[in-house]
Amino acid sequence: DLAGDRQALLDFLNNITHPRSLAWNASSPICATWPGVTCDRDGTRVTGLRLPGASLLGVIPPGTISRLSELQILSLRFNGLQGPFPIDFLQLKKLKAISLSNNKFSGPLPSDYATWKNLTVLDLFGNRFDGRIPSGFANLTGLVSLNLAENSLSGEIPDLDLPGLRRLNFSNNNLTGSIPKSLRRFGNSAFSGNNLIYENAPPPVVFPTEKEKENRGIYISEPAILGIAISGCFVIFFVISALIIICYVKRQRKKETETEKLKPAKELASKLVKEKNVEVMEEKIEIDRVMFFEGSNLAFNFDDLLGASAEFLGTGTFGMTYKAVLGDSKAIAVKRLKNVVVSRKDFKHQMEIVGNIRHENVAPLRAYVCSKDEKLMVYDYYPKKSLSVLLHGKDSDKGHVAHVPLKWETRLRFMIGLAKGLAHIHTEHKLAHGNVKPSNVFINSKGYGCISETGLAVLTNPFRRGDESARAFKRYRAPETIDDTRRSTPESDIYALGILILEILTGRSSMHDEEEEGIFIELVTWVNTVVAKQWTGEVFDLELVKTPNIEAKLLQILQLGLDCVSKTPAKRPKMVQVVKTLEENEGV
Ligand SMILES: Nc1ncnc2c1ncn2[C@@H]1O[C@H](COP(=O)(O)OP(=O)(O)OP(=O)(O)O)[C@@H](O)[C@H]1O
Repeated sequence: DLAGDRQALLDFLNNITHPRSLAWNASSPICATWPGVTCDRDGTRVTGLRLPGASLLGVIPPGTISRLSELQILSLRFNGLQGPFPIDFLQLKKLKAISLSNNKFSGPLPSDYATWKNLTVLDLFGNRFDGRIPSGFANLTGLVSLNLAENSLSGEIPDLDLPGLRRLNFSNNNLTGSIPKSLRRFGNSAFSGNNLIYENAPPPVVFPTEKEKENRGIYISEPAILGIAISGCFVIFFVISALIIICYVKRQRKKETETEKLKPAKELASKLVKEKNVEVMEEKIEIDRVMFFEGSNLAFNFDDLLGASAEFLGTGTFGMTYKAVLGDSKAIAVKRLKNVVVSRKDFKHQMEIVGNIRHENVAPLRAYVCSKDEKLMVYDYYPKKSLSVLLHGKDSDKGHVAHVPLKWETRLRFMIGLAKGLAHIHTEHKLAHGNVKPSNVFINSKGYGCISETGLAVLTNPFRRGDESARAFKRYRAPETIDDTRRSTPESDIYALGILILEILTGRSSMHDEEEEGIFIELVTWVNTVVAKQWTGEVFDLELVKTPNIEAKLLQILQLGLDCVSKTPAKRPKMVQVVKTLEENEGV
């Protein structure tokens, strides 16, 4: 019962080192007032214990938390907990999600998990666990997310047939052998930083569509090229002897094209302009279907773009993004759009509008392609990564990556830059952004936020497929635009900015269900609950609380964030007001 749960929690607290007070007052009701403790609807049992970053140190006292027999969510991430895996947690039969990530637990993992029938999330990222990955994980049939990255696990990976598993990260361990068939669907990045043998080398990233592949020949990986070349040699040996003269002529021609390819990209570009007599305008040039905007300093043609070997950065709401380096130009990010729902004419029209936006807080669109089969957009590549990576350590398709907590100044500059960029597109270009979210915010050369992907929302319909990224995207959408990306307004951008402000202040992701806690808790709901319970100080990221003289600033910006996420659009502040409030807090 609840009294038993209360005693279990007190026994836990009294037997663990915690330099920071947890404010669990023995005489107050635990469900309503104890930070980190949540109960079932009737308030009769404890169902959630979330103590992330609570400065808990040492070994978890056995037989304490394990007495919370109705516990569903247990999060102890970002503490200084150590010792072996708390084996008595396996008695918690109702557990849905457990995160022990970013602690110092060590030793082998238990072998039998048969009691965790309801478990959907197991996150042991960033500990010192060693030994093998137990094959007993196969018993976790409800598992959706499994993160064992950044440990010292060794040996071969067991075959884990878990059809419901959607996220997996085994990277940065000492694993050996090959990736079992059952887990290959997660891609090689889920296993990077080990000593594994990749049986099937990853297919290289190529831009051509299926149709173009047929026409052009497929872009093939190096080992495959070698294999084909060797077998091809035998055939060619016979063919050559018969067709030597034709071959000679062909080879001469090929040589010519190859020398041409080696010429600097810019020279090639001007040659193309001259030869093909393509359109040269005052502001932009078109080189073989690639439209460049003013000041892009780039020059390549469609074939260069399609043939470039590229690094896959991730799949988003509107398509896939690649990093490519072409000729002597600097790195670019190429976005390949899917589900474009507007005509080519309208697409081009929108590109012309977006491509002419030049503001230090808006990532410039450098070029685009609008062919029948391809809609590509070219941006500068931002090597410092997005706010999503820097704040949450979340990298599109790579999952969790190591990150250091951002300093207050950096966070504030992210917010100021972002708000200024949005204010610019709202007022000067009469555009709504429509897709404000952490993975679209980068740092500009002055260290301020800078928003990418302006104006894409009106071109595509991400809800056509109802895929995962589209669902994630909904969490940044104002209630009035939830079902249609094309109805975005400046007010809905302000709502999304509000969510980002709350994420930046709390250090929590708007989608902290999947990664950490197994059930969906909206950030806004969570912040409101904590604020309503009068423990406002608890919402802030621990990293921020350390900053001297910051409390008043944090409270003012928290209020700003909450105003931005008001359900009624008219009640949200105007973007200029947001910029003003944020800037007032800089350098004081
Ligand atoms: N110009 C860029 N420079 C560096 N990284 C980029 C750039 N553009 C996108 N990325 C990164 O590439 C990954 C995939 O981006 P993409 O925009 O396709 O998806 P997303 O941002 O997750 O979702 P959405 O499509 O809704 O914007 C993300 O991690 C994103 O931060």
